Amino acid sequence: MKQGFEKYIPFVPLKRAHRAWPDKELKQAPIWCSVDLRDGNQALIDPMNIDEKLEYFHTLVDIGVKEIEVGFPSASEVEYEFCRTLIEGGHIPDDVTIQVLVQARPHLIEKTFEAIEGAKHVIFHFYNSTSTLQRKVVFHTDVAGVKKIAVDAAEMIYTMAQSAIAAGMDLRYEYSPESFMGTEMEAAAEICAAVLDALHADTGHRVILNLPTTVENCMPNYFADEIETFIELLPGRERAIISLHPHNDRGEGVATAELSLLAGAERVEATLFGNGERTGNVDMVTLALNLYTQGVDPELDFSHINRIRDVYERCTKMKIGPRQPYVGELVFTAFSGSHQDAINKGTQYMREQGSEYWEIPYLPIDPADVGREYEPIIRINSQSGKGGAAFVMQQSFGYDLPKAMHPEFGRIVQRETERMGTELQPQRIFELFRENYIDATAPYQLLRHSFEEATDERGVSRVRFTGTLRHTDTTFEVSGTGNGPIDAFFNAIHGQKMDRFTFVDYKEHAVSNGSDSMAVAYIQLRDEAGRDVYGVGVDHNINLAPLRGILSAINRAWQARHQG
Ligand SMILES: CC(=O)SCCNC(=O)CCNC(=O)[C@H](O)C(C)(C)COP(=O)(O)OP(=O)(O)OC[C@H]1O[C@@H](n2cnc3c(N)ncnc32)[C@H](O)[C@@H]1OP(=O)(O)O
Ligand SMILES: CC(C)C(=O)C(=O)O
Repeated sequence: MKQGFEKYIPFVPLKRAHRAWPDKELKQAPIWCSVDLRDGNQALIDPMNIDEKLEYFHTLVDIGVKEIEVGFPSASEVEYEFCRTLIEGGHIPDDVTIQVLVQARPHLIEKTFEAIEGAKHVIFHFYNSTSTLQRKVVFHTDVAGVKKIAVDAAEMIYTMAQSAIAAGMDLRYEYSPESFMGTEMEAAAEICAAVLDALHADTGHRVILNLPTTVENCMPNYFADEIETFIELLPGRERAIISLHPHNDRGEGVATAELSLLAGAERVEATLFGNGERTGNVDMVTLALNLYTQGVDPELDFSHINRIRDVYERCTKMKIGPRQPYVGELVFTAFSGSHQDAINKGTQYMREQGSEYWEIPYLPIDPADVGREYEPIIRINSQSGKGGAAFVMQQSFGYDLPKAMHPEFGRIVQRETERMGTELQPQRIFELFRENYIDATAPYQLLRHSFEEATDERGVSRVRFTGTLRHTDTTFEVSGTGNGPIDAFFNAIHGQKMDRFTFVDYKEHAVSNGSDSMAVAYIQLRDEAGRDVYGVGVDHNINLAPLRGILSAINRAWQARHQG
């Protein structure tokens, strides 16, 4: 960029001698209000039609949102009709309050009252901008002028509300000094106090004062200072519910909401996945799940986040990015080796220790808690390491490779990712495993075998192995005795060219493939030069799987010697 930054007016932080919010903690969920169907909707290329709004409304209800701004009924036919459809169609559960927005203008207020007729619980939300900038360029007035706009509207709304209340409506009021973040705090408190008076607010009839960052213009800590200052300056603070309505122009909407809750706010207006004007409103999902991962009940249900994402994408025609917190396609996926290693170890730790806490590095939330347990946590590309390949073998196929084998198999996988230049799917990783270990059946092959078990006069059990082996075109008989099948087999091949190895280690477990269960044996042998070689045998017979594993190791050593 060349020049130009000089033309911007920097935000001037408040001077505060003392601030309480930095020492506070978030211990409970705020009152949530969804503004998806209003602020979110007014920012779409194609605003939602009635059917889409209805589906979205029911999704919000299912999530557990109890206050839902359903639209701006005086703005258009669709907005008005949607409000009527909700009320007349009986779509609003008894414990849900609908909220409607209107400018502080008489004809629009009248139309809005018509739109809510017959509703049980309503928040009547009106606004006018109070900021220095909008006073100057939009309203051409001073603080007294914007205060008068607000108070006139409040008085009119209060008067009109009385007949609705008398008819049984539970009607509450909300006032937004729009562009609050650009308003002097003394002016904001003075205007809001006058609105509270005009609405006859008291502790039994608290009015929602909604303090928006209509356009986010400062760092979250500065805004939290504004909230704390405003609350101190507001006469009769206990008559108000302090609400936030953060936007995200600087990408700090979530932080702004969190710090401002510390500063004394009690309610947050937000949208799913942060849809809304320009860069969006603050994201309700992120705010709620941030609380959840700090051990606080968010009082919203995101246990099927993918379903919610589908509704969102269908109704808004917006796409959720792969890195979007908690919901993006890639947010639970590790491609890089050290992350995979730690996830693998964390998973193993949790399995072995049965820890009651979530203690897996690089995963701030259990994917199962948002219904994403069936998606791959670890995906393999050229940035991946041995732990990743082992994790895929375990998670996708049930093969629990011994740790000593991880480096060798990791190298095999790494070579393939480099050759392909792309991500390897789990199936390809299994194929590499099969090609390299299970299918290492040449040159030595076991054609026939039998085991006999006998107990000697001292009661010691001995196993005798007899079998036929093939080496390319030659077949030969072998037999031997040992204290178990592996020992007997090793003794049987003693004296053959295959006996240049010592037995180092062995591990066996069952793998089930649907109704079929197989034994898999991992064998570690050491050759005369001290090099370790691994083999894997798979068979229905648990005595045979290790023998196949031994032959796999011997064949792999032979292949390495003869084929390089
Ligand atoms: C920050 C926010 O998101 S606020 C919500 C914004 N959402 C929307 O605007 C969506 C729905 N709005 C609409 O459809 C239209 O704006 C309507 C139907 C509400 C009003 O339409 P119109 O009257 O034709 O136009 P418009 O909104 O431009 O009105 C501008 C006039 O209202 C005044 N005005 C704007 N907002 C307010 C307000 N909140 N309170 C009082 N007066 C206001 C302006 O100063 C201007 O006055 P002027 O004519 O004397 O210059
Ligand atoms: C109406 C108000 C709350 C608004 O949408 C905003 O300031 O962003």
